[in-house]
Amino acid sequence: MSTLITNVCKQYDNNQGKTVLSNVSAEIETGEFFVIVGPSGCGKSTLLRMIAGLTEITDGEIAIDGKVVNNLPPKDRNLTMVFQSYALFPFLSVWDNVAFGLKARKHDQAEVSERVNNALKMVNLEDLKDRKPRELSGGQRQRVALARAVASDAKICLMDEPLSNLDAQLRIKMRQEIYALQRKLGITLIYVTHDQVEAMTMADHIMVLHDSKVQQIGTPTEIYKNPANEFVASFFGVPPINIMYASKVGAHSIKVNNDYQLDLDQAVTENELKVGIRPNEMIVEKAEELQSNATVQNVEFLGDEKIVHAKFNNGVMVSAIVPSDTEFDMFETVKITSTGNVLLFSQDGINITENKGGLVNA
Ligand SMILES: Nc1ncnc2c1ncn2[C@@H]1O[C@H](COP(=O)(O)OP(=O)(O)OP(=O)(O)O)[C@@H](O)[C@H]1O
Repeated sequence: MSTLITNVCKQYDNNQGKTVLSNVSAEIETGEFFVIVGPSGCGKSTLLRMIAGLTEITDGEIAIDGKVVNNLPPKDRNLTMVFQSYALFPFLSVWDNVAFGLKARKHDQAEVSERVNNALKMVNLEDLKDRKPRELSGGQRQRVALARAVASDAKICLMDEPLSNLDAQLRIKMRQEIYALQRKLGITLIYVTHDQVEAMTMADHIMVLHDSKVQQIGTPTEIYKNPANEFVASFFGVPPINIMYASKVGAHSIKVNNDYQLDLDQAVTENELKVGIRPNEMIVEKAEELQSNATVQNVEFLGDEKIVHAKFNNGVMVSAIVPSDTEFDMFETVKITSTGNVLLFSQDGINITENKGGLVNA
């Protein structure tokens, strides 16, 4: 059941002709965990709803298992959907909520019972099968929604921000459960989120959407180590990558932020460029005022490490991850440089790093 999306475009009639999605293409393999990620309003839900058949496609084609489904009603697409709001019936018990779709599709009674009981077992809800949704916690409600997807026996499951109503700890737990369930059932899971951590931790492949376009499709490692552009580089990673202006000062050397020189193992082709440096590649050293190039603004203690937020003398802010046993005070003067592990971007943000497998090494 591979899902092929080819040059799909979307404009809503009531939206002043604004293009929500422009020439979106992707191939989603059978049995993979495919995550669509991007900032609010970039069209993630729209794309998911078009795959489901709940929103009309303006242009382009969606094919499931070789069959174009553009005009096929949702019920004929052999897929199931889990919404952010869980979409449970408040007046039905857990068991009946899970059974609802199966009964509607006129499966026989014995089969419905078997499937519902199996699904409830799989999500650990057997003991709560007689409760109403209002008598459940958020996580348990989410499990009912998952059980419904499991029971349906559909080969493709679509999920739209299914964890966004849960608190941080439960989100981590449910993330692991959904991942395990997807692996166990072998279903194709297409999952929408704006949370880069969810995308990174669960996906086989990630599609990054922004500005109505696909910015990149790749494995989590590819997306992190070799982002297509500045947007993708900045979207993944906490704290975010530091992006600074740089200028060429030699065939293989740049001056970062008009401040310190960095020698690279690739030729520098542009006179003016941008450099992206992950916080763990920044180097912060104590320095007397005269040797310093920055001032510490804030230090966050995270247990094993600290995040130092510092301001270069020319006003540019950077974040650096340092070991937690290093002490820095507010407003302390420091010398900031970086390792040679950097990404290079053209002025308009395209990744021009030569070593596409990873990062540049000095
Ligand atoms: N039914 C609709 N009619 C008109 N415009 C719509 C409709 N649904 C969505 N839009 C617009 O399309 C754009 C994309 O919306 P969509 O919900 O797909 O984004 P999203 O990435 O899922 O956002 P979020 O993360 O905030 O849910 C937004 O500008 C939104 O206002």
